[in-house]
Amino acid sequence: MSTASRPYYRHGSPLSVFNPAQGFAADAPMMQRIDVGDSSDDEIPPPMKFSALTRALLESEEGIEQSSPKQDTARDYETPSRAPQLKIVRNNDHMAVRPAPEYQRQTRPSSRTQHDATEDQENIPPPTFKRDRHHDFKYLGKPDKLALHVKSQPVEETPISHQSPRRALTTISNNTPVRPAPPPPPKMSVLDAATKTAGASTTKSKKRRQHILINGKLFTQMNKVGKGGSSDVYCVMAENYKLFALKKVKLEDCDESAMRGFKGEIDLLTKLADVERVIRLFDWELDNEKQILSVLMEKGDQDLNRILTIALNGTDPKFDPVLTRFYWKEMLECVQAVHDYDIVHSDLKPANFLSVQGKLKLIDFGIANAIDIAHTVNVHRDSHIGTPNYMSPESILDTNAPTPGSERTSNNGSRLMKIGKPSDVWSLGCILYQMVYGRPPFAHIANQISRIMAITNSKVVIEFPDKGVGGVTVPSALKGTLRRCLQRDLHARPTVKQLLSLSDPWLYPDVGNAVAMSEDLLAQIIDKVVERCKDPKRGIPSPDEVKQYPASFMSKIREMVEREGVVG
Ligand SMILES: Nc1ncnc2c1ncn2[C@@H]1O[C@H](COP(=O)(O)OP(=O)(O)OP(=O)(O)O)[C@@H](O)[C@H]1O
Repeated sequence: MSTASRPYYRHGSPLSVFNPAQGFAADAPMMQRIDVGDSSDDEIPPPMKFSALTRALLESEEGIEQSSPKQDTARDYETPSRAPQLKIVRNNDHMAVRPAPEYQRQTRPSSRTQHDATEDQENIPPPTFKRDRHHDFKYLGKPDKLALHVKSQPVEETPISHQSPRRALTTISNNTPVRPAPPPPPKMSVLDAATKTAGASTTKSKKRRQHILINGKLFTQMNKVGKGGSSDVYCVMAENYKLFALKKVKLEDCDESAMRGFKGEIDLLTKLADVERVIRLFDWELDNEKQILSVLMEKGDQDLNRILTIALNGTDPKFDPVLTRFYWKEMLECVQAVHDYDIVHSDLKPANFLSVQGKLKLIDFGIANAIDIAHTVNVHRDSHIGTPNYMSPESILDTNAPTPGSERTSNNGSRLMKIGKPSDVWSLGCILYQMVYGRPPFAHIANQISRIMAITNSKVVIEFPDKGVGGVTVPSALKGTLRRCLQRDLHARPTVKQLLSLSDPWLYPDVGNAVAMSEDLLAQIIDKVVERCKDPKRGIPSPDEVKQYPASFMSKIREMVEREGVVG
């Protein structure tokens, strides 16, 4: 047999993975165990089909000649090269079995730069799937009839015994990286262990949802949304997932006057159920046993007190005329809605205006009441009166001067006040003042008694500075509105209707004939008139001419505003 002849393998043949340059030892165990019969291994092609003659020749050691391995170390290890020729000799004829290219496997170059892209880390199959073909074949075994017995250089035997039984596929768990076990939980004291809640089911009892029945309807109590002097207000969810506000009033500590107030509130809210600017009452229930009054209402987003607190306590608070005008109009709309029903709220303060989807609505009619024919009402004030910041002088005077046996004291001794719609206007003026100057008009007086005295004392002058919060100039129309609302003479105050009218210069500065006038512009107008009078040719203007001056100047000013956007 010629040593010059080389083995010749079909492309993709399991035999082709062996480097013929290394040669084959006829008795090498590796070669004897080649198995091509297991189709479950995806990269193993089906066994070669040989004719009977070829098989006979293959089984005969004499039938195969192998060419001497070519010493071609310069070739790139991945360069496709023509497979060594396996020649089958028969009757001195050389029959070539199909020539096939083979990827010659050589020692990998040590230099990284010589690597082909396919050798990049990302292209290398993950360790689980990486396998050594030599080993695979060994495990699977090779049918004897296909064993090649080629006299060649011996190859190193793999340390894995070919006698070892075929291994089952490894479990997934064996493929996951081994992580160190988590540290044991810290040791607890006996008391901790006894009192600690465990597991997901042990939610803190505080957060446990409470279910409430109101007149047979089930609600889930959510978070608390507000707190009043005598009540807590919660967000509750109905079975249809709609949200409501539930005001829970504890009645156990309430006196008769307070009870009357709560009853009055429910009566008024029922009466005003269709008034859009009043928070809607849906239902109420009195639990005599627990002494709790539950009032189910439309739910608001946040009250005006919170809105103002955020606006006035930010990093760089500034009086904002646009925002102020918006909320001023919203408040007027609310109060007008109840005044239309001849109801005086009598406890107007930022916390009692609730923003509901961008619109303000009135809440807390605890001391509100319907007024009588004399346009005033006896209002019961109990000990729950909080800050006097927004209270009108007339309400304080009456509250402060209860003389036993006087007609202004109720039978049970609670304080009575005769107040009317102007009292609400004073309170509105106080809220507007707070939006402009950052505090209600008398809030700077720390002592509560001194403050109350100042409100009622007409000699204490209320200041209206030119600059509001953040040094922003206060429009004079706004100052005019403030002055008119905060008059101690209740009869001199404007009505809410007047404050809302289109002729109000603060609410509607651009409506009608009004134009903003700067000092500079006024000086220009006076100059023009003086120049005209000085003109010797034209002489002093006639009375008819003077009559036309206002209309003429006004139209020129409007033109100027339209053209330049400013006056002056
Ligand atoms: N319907 C509602 N939706 C959302 N929040 C509300 C609602 N009603 C009241 N609140 C919140 O709860 C707070 C207290 O409510 P309310 O003024 O009605 O209680 P009160 O006990 O009558 O208070 P006060 O002591 O001022 O009379 C409100 O300032 C508001 O923030």
